[in-house]
Amino acid sequence: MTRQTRNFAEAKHWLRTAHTLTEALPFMHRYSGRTFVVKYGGHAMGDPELAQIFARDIALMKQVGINPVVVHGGGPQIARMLERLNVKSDFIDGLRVTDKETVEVVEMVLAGSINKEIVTAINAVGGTAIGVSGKDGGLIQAQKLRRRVRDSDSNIEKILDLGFVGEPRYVNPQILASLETAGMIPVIAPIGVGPNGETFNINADTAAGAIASAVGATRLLMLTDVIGVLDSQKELIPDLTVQRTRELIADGTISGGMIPKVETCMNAVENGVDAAVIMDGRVPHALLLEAFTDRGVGTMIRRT
Ligand SMILES: Nc1ncnc2c1ncn2[C@@H]1O[C@H](COP(=O)(O)OP(=O)(O)O)[C@@H](O)[C@H]1O
Ligand SMILES: CC(=O)N[C@@H](CCC(=O)OP(=O)(O)O)C(=O)O
Repeated sequence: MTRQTRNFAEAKHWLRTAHTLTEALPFMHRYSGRTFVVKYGGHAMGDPELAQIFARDIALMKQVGINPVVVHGGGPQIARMLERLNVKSDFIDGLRVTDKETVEVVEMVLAGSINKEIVTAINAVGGTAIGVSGKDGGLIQAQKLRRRVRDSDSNIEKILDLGFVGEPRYVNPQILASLETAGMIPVIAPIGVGPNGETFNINADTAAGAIASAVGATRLLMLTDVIGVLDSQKELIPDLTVQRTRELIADGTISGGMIPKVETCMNAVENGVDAAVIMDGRVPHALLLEAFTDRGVGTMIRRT
Protein backbone atom coordinates (compact mmCIF):
# COMPACT_ATOMS: atom_id res chain seq x y z
CA MET A 1 0.00 0.00 0.00
CA THR A 2 1.40 3.44 -0.91
CA ARG A 3 1.65 6.01 1.87
CA GLN A 4 0.79 8.90 -0.43
CA THR A 5 -2.59 10.58 -0.19
CA ARG A 6 -3.57 11.39 -3.74
CA ASN A 7 -6.44 13.85 -3.41
CA PHE A 8 -8.74 15.75 -1.07
CA ALA A 9 -11.49 13.08 -1.08
CA GLU A 10 -8.98 10.46 -0.05
CA ALA A 11 -7.63 12.71 2.70
CA LYS A 12 -11.18 13.20 4.02
CA HIS A 13 -11.72 9.43 4.03
CA TRP A 14 -8.55 8.83 6.07
CA LEU A 15 -9.46 11.62 8.48
CA ARG A 16 -12.78 9.93 9.12
CA THR A 17 -10.94 6.66 9.73
CA ALA A 18 -8.59 8.41 12.19
CA HIS A 19 -11.59 9.98 13.92
CA THR A 20 -13.25 6.57 14.29
CA LEU A 21 -10.08 5.15 15.83
CA THR A 22 -9.77 7.99 18.35
CA GLU A 23 -13.47 7.64 19.18
CA ALA A 24 -12.85 3.98 20.02
CA LEU A 25 -9.97 4.72 22.42
CA PRO A 26 -12.02 5.51 25.57
CA PHE A 27 -14.04 2.33 25.03
CA MET A 28 -10.83 0.30 24.67
CA HIS A 29 -9.65 1.73 28.00
CA ARG A 30 -13.00 1.12 29.67
CA TYR A 31 -13.29 -2.50 28.57
CA SER A 32 -9.66 -3.55 28.77
CA GLY A 33 -9.47 -6.79 30.78
CA ARG A 34 -13.28 -7.15 30.79
CA THR A 35 -15.11 -10.24 29.56
CA PHE A 36 -17.69 -10.07 26.78
CA VAL A 37 -19.68 -13.28 26.29
CA VAL A 38 -20.93 -13.38 22.70
CA LYS A 39 -23.76 -15.73 21.78
CA TYR A 40 -23.42 -16.47 18.08
CA GLY A 41 -26.72 -17.93 16.89
CA GLY A 42 -27.18 -20.45 14.11
CA HIS A 43 -29.17 -17.98 12.02
CA ALA A 44 -26.56 -15.24 12.45
CA MET A 45 -23.78 -17.53 11.10
CA GLY A 46 -25.45 -18.38 7.79
CA ASP A 47 -23.61 -15.94 5.49
CA PRO A 48 -19.89 -16.79 4.86
CA GLU A 49 -18.92 -13.12 4.42
CA LEU A 50 -20.60 -12.15 7.70
CA ALA A 51 -18.97 -15.15 9.38
CA GLN A 52 -15.57 -13.80 8.35
CA ILE A 53 -16.41 -10.33 9.61
CA PHE A 54 -17.54 -11.88 12.91
CA ALA A 55 -14.23 -13.74 13.24
CA ARG A 56 -12.30 -10.53 12.54
CA ASP A 57 -14.30 -8.56 15.11
CA ILE A 58 -13.67 -11.21 17.77
CA ALA A 59 -9.92 -11.26 17.00
CA LEU A 60 -9.84 -7.45 17.12
CA MET A 61 -11.61 -7.33 20.48
CA LYS A 62 -9.02 -9.70 21.90
CA GLN A 63 -6.16 -7.71 20.37
CA VAL A 64 -7.28 -4.50 22.09
CA GLY A 65 -7.59 -6.12 25.52
CA ILE A 66 -11.19 -7.34 25.77
CA ASN A 67 -11.62 -10.98 26.72
CA PRO A 68 -14.21 -12.36 24.28
CA VAL A 69 -15.86 -15.72 25.01
CA VAL A 70 -17.88 -17.13 22.11
CA VAL A 71 -20.83 -19.45 22.77
CA HIS A 72 -22.37 -20.69 19.56
CA GLY A 73 -25.66 -22.23 18.51
CA GLY A 74 -26.44 -24.12 15.34
CA GLY A 75 -30.15 -24.91 15.37
CA PRO A 76 -30.63 -24.66 11.55
CA GLN A 77 -27.46 -26.71 10.93
CA ILE A 78 -28.66 -29.46 13.32
CA ALA A 79 -32.03 -29.44 11.54
CA ARG A 80 -30.33 -29.98 8.15
CA MET A 81 -28.24 -32.89 9.44
CA LEU A 82 -31.23 -34.56 11.10
CA GLU A 83 -33.14 -34.22 7.85
CA ARG A 84 -30.30 -35.84 5.89
CA LEU A 85 -30.29 -38.70 8.39
CA ASN A 86 -34.09 -38.98 8.25
CA VAL A 87 -34.46 -38.31 11.97
CA LYS A 88 -37.64 -36.44 12.88
CA SER A 89 -37.30 -33.53 15.27
CA ASP A 90 -39.88 -31.55 17.27
CA PHE A 91 -39.69 -28.39 19.34
CA ILE A 92 -41.60 -27.61 22.51
CA ASP A 93 -41.38 -24.02 23.80
CA GLY A 94 -38.40 -23.35 21.54
CA LEU A 95 -36.47 -26.41 22.80
CA ARG A 96 -35.63 -29.44 20.67
CA VAL A 97 -37.06 -32.71 21.98
CA THR A 98 -33.83 -34.70 22.14
CA ASP A 99 -33.77 -38.51 22.24
CA LYS A 100 -30.60 -40.65 22.34
CA GLU A 101 -30.11 -40.65 18.58
CA THR A 102 -30.77 -36.89 18.31
CA VAL A 103 -28.31 -35.96 21.05
CA GLU A 104 -25.55 -37.81 19.18
CA VAL A 105 -26.28 -35.76 16.05
CA VAL A 106 -26.54 -32.52 18.07
CA GLU A 107 -23.13 -33.14 19.65
CA MET A 108 -21.57 -34.07 16.31
CA VAL A 109 -22.84 -30.91 14.60
CA LEU A 110 -22.26 -28.44 17.46
CA ALA A 111 -19.00 -29.70 18.99
CA GLY A 112 -17.74 -31.04 15.66
CA SER A 113 -18.22 -29.11 12.48
CA ILE A 114 -19.64 -25.76 13.65
CA ASN A 115 -17.25 -25.34 16.56
CA LYS A 116 -14.22 -26.04 14.38
CA GLU A 117 -15.46 -23.75 11.59
CA ILE A 118 -15.62 -20.81 14.01
CA VAL A 119 -12.24 -21.68 15.54
CA THR A 120 -10.66 -21.90 12.08
CA ALA A 121 -12.18 -18.58 11.00
CA ILE A 122 -10.84 -16.74 14.08
CA ASN A 123 -7.41 -18.32 13.76
CA ALA A 124 -7.26 -17.44 10.07
CA VAL A 125 -7.41 -13.73 10.97
CA GLY A 126 -4.69 -13.90 13.62
CA GLY A 127 -6.56 -14.86 16.79
CA THR A 128 -5.84 -17.95 18.89
CA ALA A 129 -9.17 -19.64 19.35
CA ILE A 130 -9.65 -22.93 21.19
CA GLY A 131 -12.81 -24.93 20.65
CA VAL A 132 -14.35 -26.68 23.63
CA SER A 133 -17.68 -28.21 24.45
CA GLY A 134 -19.21 -28.00 27.90
CA LYS A 135 -17.77 -31.49 28.47
CA ASP A 136 -14.15 -30.34 28.22
CA GLY A 137 -12.69 -29.76 31.66
CA GLY A 138 -16.21 -30.21 33.06
CA LEU A 139 -16.93 -26.66 31.85
CA ILE A 140 -20.74 -27.00 31.79
CA GLN A 141 -22.05 -29.48 34.33
CA ALA A 142 -25.67 -30.05 33.52
CA GLN A 143 -28.78 -31.81 34.68
CA LYS A 144 -31.89 -32.92 32.88
CA LEU A 145 -34.17 -29.96 32.30
CA ARG A 146 -37.26 -30.16 34.45
CA ARG A 147 -39.87 -27.74 33.28
CA ARG A 148 -43.28 -27.64 34.93
CA VAL A 149 -46.24 -27.22 32.58
CA ARG A 150 -49.96 -27.18 33.29
CA ASP A 151 -52.07 -29.54 31.21
CA SER A 152 -54.74 -27.37 29.57
CA ASP A 153 -57.45 -30.08 29.76
CA SER A 154 -56.99 -31.44 33.28
CA ASN A 155 -55.30 -28.32 34.76
CA ILE A 156 -52.87 -30.71 36.46
CA GLU A 157 -49.21 -29.65 36.67
CA LYS A 158 -46.74 -32.08 35.13
CA ILE A 159 -43.03 -32.18 34.30
CA LEU A 160 -42.25 -31.82 30.62
CA ASP A 161 -39.93 -34.56 29.38
CA LEU A 162 -37.65 -33.31 26.61
CA GLY A 163 -35.25 -36.26 26.81
CA PHE A 164 -31.58 -35.26 26.80
CA VAL A 165 -32.22 -31.52 27.04
CA GLY A 166 -30.16 -30.17 29.89
CA GLU A 167 -29.80 -27.04 31.97
CA PRO A 168 -26.50 -25.82 33.39
CA ARG A 169 -26.06 -26.74 37.05
CA TYR A 170 -22.52 -25.41 37.42
CA VAL A 171 -20.15 -23.63 35.05
CA ASN A 172 -16.45 -23.96 35.92
CA PRO A 173 -14.96 -20.45 35.48
CA GLN A 174 -11.42 -21.80 36.09
CA ILE A 175 -11.21 -23.32 32.61
CA LEU A 176 -12.06 -19.99 31.01
CA ALA A 177 -9.67 -18.10 33.30
CA SER A 178 -6.83 -20.43 32.23
CA LEU A 179 -7.58 -19.86 28.54
CA GLU A 180 -7.70 -16.10 29.13
CA THR A 181 -4.33 -16.14 30.88
CA ALA A 182 -2.89 -18.06 27.94
CA GLY A 183 -4.18 -15.39 25.51
CA MET A 184 -6.73 -17.73 23.96
CA ILE A 185 -10.29 -17.14 22.80
CA PRO A 186 -12.69 -19.87 23.99
CA VAL A 187 -15.29 -21.00 21.44
CA ILE A 188 -17.88 -23.04 23.33
CA ALA A 189 -20.41 -25.57 22.02
CA PRO A 190 -23.52 -25.71 24.25
CA ILE A 191 -23.22 -29.35 25.23
CA GLY A 192 -23.35 -30.23 28.92
CA VAL A 193 -22.10 -33.24 30.85
CA GLY A 194 -24.42 -34.93 33.36
CA PRO A 195 -23.53 -36.44 36.76
CA ASN A 196 -23.20 -39.89 35.14
CA GLY A 197 -21.32 -38.67 32.09
CA GLU A 198 -24.50 -38.22 30.02
CA THR A 199 -24.48 -35.82 27.09
CA PHE A 200 -27.01 -32.98 27.36
CA ASN A 201 -28.25 -30.68 24.61
CA ILE A 202 -28.46 -27.17 26.04
CA ASN A 203 -30.14 -24.25 24.32
CA ALA A 204 -27.29 -21.95 23.27
CA ASP A 205 -28.92 -18.82 24.74
CA THR A 206 -29.21 -20.57 28.12
CA ALA A 207 -25.61 -21.77 27.97
CA ALA A 208 -24.33 -18.29 27.09
CA GLY A 209 -26.30 -16.74 29.97
CA ALA A 210 -24.96 -19.26 32.49
CA ILE A 211 -21.39 -18.73 31.30
CA ALA A 212 -21.76 -14.93 31.42
CA SER A 213 -22.99 -15.12 35.04
CA ALA A 214 -20.28 -17.60 36.07
CA VAL A 215 -17.46 -15.35 34.82
CA GLY A 216 -19.13 -12.07 35.90
CA ALA A 217 -19.10 -10.77 32.34
CA THR A 218 -19.33 -7.06 31.63
CA ARG A 219 -21.53 -7.77 28.61
CA LEU A 220 -23.63 -10.62 27.29
CA LEU A 221 -24.11 -9.94 23.56
CA MET A 222 -26.78 -12.06 21.88
CA LEU A 223 -26.44 -12.03 18.08
CA THR A 224 -29.71 -12.96 16.42
CA ASP A 225 -31.54 -12.20 13.18
CA VAL A 226 -33.78 -9.35 14.33
CA ILE A 227 -32.67 -5.79 15.09
CA GLY A 228 -33.49 -6.19 18.78
CA VAL A 229 -36.64 -6.14 20.90
CA LEU A 230 -39.47 -4.38 19.09
CA ASP A 231 -42.37 -2.47 20.67
CA SER A 232 -46.03 -2.87 19.66
CA GLN A 233 -45.42 -0.45 16.73
CA LYS A 234 -42.54 -2.68 15.57
CA GLU A 235 -39.99 0.00 16.48
CA LEU A 236 -36.68 -0.91 18.13
CA ILE A 237 -36.57 -0.45 21.92
CA PRO A 238 -32.96 0.67 22.64
CA ASP A 239 -33.04 0.19 26.45
CA LEU A 240 -34.99 -2.02 28.81
CA THR A 241 -34.98 -2.69 32.55
CA VAL A 242 -35.87 -6.10 33.97
CA GLN A 243 -39.20 -4.75 35.22
CA ARG A 244 -40.14 -3.20 31.85
CA THR A 245 -39.14 -6.42 30.05
CA ARG A 246 -41.47 -8.42 32.33
CA GLU A 247 -44.32 -6.01 31.51
CA LEU A 248 -43.70 -6.46 27.76
CA ILE A 249 -43.85 -10.25 28.13
CA ALA A 250 -47.04 -10.00 30.20
CA ASP A 251 -48.80 -7.77 27.66
CA GLY A 252 -47.74 -9.99 24.73
CA THR A 253 -45.39 -7.47 23.03
CA ILE A 254 -42.54 -9.93 23.53
CA SER A 255 -43.49 -13.44 22.39
CA GLY A 256 -42.20 -16.67 20.83
CA GLY A 257 -38.44 -17.19 20.52
CA MET A 258 -37.82 -13.74 22.01
CA ILE A 259 -39.13 -14.83 25.43
CA PRO A 260 -36.31 -17.30 26.31
CA LYS A 261 -33.84 -14.77 24.91
CA VAL A 262 -34.94 -11.90 27.16
CA GLU A 263 -35.33 -14.30 30.08
CA THR A 264 -31.70 -15.33 29.65
CA CYS A 265 -30.71 -11.65 29.59
CA MET A 266 -32.78 -10.82 32.69
CA ASN A 267 -31.30 -13.78 34.52
CA ALA A 268 -27.78 -12.72 33.56
CA VAL A 269 -28.16 -9.09 34.69
CA GLU A 270 -29.70 -10.28 37.97
CA ASN A 271 -26.68 -12.55 38.47
CA GLY A 272 -23.74 -10.21 38.11
CA VAL A 273 -23.59 -9.35 34.39
CA ASP A 274 -23.52 -5.54 33.90
CA ALA A 275 -25.71 -5.49 30.79
CA ALA A 276 -27.05 -7.80 28.09
CA VAL A 277 -27.67 -6.74 24.50
CA ILE A 278 -29.92 -8.43 21.94
CA MET A 279 -28.57 -7.37 18.57
CA ASP A 280 -28.69 -8.08 14.85
CA GLY A 281 -25.97 -10.48 13.77
CA ARG A 282 -26.78 -9.67 10.13
CA VAL A 283 -25.34 -6.15 10.52
CA PRO A 284 -21.65 -6.20 9.54
CA HIS A 285 -19.42 -5.28 12.50
CA ALA A 286 -22.39 -5.12 14.92
CA LEU A 287 -19.97 -6.26 17.66
CA LEU A 288 -17.53 -3.42 17.04
CA LEU A 289 -20.30 -0.84 16.92
CA GLU A 290 -21.61 -2.09 20.25
CA ALA A 291 -18.21 -2.30 21.95
CA PHE A 292 -16.38 0.75 20.60
CA THR A 293 -18.92 3.48 19.82
CA ASP A 294 -21.53 5.31 21.85
CA ARG A 295 -24.13 4.45 19.21
CA GLY A 296 -24.83 0.98 20.53
CA VAL A 297 -26.94 -1.32 18.40
CA GLY A 298 -29.91 -3.45 19.40
CA THR A 299 -31.66 -3.55 22.78
CA MET A 300 -29.68 -3.23 25.99
CA ILE A 301 -31.20 -4.88 29.07
CA ARG A 302 -30.03 -3.72 32.51
CA ARG A 303 -31.17 -4.66 35.98
CA THR A 304 -32.66 -1.23 36.76
N1 LIG B 1 -41.06 -7.96 20.68
C1 LIG B 1 -40.33 -8.69 19.83
N2 LIG B 1 -39.24 -8.12 19.26
C2 LIG B 1 -38.44 -8.83 18.39
N3 LIG B 1 -38.68 -10.12 18.04
C3 LIG B 1 -39.75 -10.75 18.60
C4 LIG B 1 -40.60 -10.06 19.51
N4 LIG B 1 -41.56 -10.92 19.90
C5 LIG B 1 -41.34 -12.08 19.26
N5 LIG B 1 -40.26 -12.00 18.47
C6 LIG B 1 -39.74 -13.11 17.63
O1 LIG B 1 -38.56 -13.67 18.21
C7 LIG B 1 -37.69 -14.10 17.15
C8 LIG B 1 -36.24 -14.24 17.65
O2 LIG B 1 -36.10 -15.46 18.36
P1 LIG B 1 -35.43 -16.77 17.68
O3 LIG B 1 -35.95 -16.93 16.28
O4 LIG B 1 -35.60 -17.88 18.63
O5 LIG B 1 -33.90 -16.31 17.60
P2 LIG B 1 -32.52 -17.21 17.41
O6 LIG B 1 -32.80 -18.22 16.34
O7 LIG B 1 -31.49 -16.18 17.04
O8 LIG B 1 -32.23 -17.83 18.77
C9 LIG B 1 -37.88 -13.02 16.10
O9 LIG B 1 -37.54 -13.49 14.82
C10 LIG B 1 -39.38 -12.68 16.24
O10 LIG B 1 -40.15 -13.46 15.33
C1 LIG C 1 -32.31 -27.77 23.60
C2 LIG C 1 -32.12 -27.08 22.28
O1 LIG C 1 -33.09 -26.65 21.67
N1 LIG C 1 -30.87 -26.96 21.84
C3 LIG C 1 -30.53 -26.33 20.60
C4 LIG C 1 -29.02 -26.11 20.58
C5 LIG C 1 -28.56 -25.22 19.46
C6 LIG C 1 -29.06 -23.79 19.56
O2 LIG C 1 -29.57 -23.31 20.57
O3 LIG C 1 -28.86 -23.08 18.40
P1 LIG C 1 -29.41 -21.61 18.01
O4 LIG C 1 -28.85 -20.64 18.96
O5 LIG C 1 -28.89 -21.45 16.61
O6 LIG C 1 -30.93 -21.67 18.05
C7 LIG C 1 -30.97 -27.21 19.40
O7 LIG C 1 -30.97 -28.44 19.50
O8 LIG C 1 -31.27 -26.61 18.35
